[in-house]
Amino acid sequence: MNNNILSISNVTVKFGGLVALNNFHINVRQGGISGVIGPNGAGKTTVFNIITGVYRPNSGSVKVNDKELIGIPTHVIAHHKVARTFQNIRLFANMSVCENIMSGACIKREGTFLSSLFMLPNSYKKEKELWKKANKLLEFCGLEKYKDSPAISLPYGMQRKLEIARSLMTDPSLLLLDEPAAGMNPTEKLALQELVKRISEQKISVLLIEHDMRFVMNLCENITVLNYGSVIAEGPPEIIQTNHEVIEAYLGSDIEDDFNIKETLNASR
Ligand SMILES: Nc1ncnc2c1ncn2[C@@H]1O[C@H](COP(=O)(O)OP(=O)(O)OP(=O)(O)O)[C@@H](O)[C@H]1O
Repeated sequence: MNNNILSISNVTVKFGGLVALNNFHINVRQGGISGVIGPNGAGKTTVFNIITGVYRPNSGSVKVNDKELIGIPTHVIAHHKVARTFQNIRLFANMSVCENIMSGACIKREGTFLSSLFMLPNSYKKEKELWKKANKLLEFCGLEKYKDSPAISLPYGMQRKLEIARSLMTDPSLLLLDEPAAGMNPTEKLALQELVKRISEQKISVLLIEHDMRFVMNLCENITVLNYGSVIAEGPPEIIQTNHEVIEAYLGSDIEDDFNIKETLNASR
């Protein structure tokens, strides 16, 4: 058993003639926070999709806790303590914040359909435990005051936090965050940064995709940079910030999203 919760090696993913990932590799340390960055279309979300079984790679290996995940269906992978959030928020809009968090526990519900339907003692006890846990997560994520509000009524930044709270209901060992800071203002980003740190302090490893370079550089101990599906750099923030190929990859991009990245990279030179 090594020290890595996630080990991906030699992964290639092709969509027809397009190579979305080319011989991709990454290791994430137990309890560590790592990041995947790269211009739009570089292959970042594809990385999450191969970890969670949405796509099956053409070749390579994806191991979580030394267990090979390739070929395992998505719902089974969730039982391997891998949880994720999405680039586009996916909440139950009209359900309350607390109910949304509870919905994350569906894979943890035990017992039969009938025991749930008639709320038999075991089922009632389990349900009560889950409510207790959801309330703890509300507090942990700073969402208490929204507890009974419909998810749709929350400010955007809080909806992103709610997605994280819901994913924590599954007790993950590895949490995948897809652009968690997107659409947040600077204050919300700082609060999210603190939350991600506190999550990793609970011995939950985090792998995040993010366009906000300041956010990534502040949080991640290790960063993998993708460009056109290939890893062009990897290492700690101070190495990445000064890597010539990384700067070229971003400066070569016209996408407005990358504007902040250019500024940050220029400032660090
Ligand atoms: N299901 C699919 N079918 C065909 N092409 C796909 C599919 N999924 C992704 N791609 C292509 O693979 C490449 C990598 O996509 P991916 O979504 O992983 O990029 P990304 O780095 O996450 O981009 P962004 O920052 O814009 O979210 C893109 O060219 C994309 O169009």
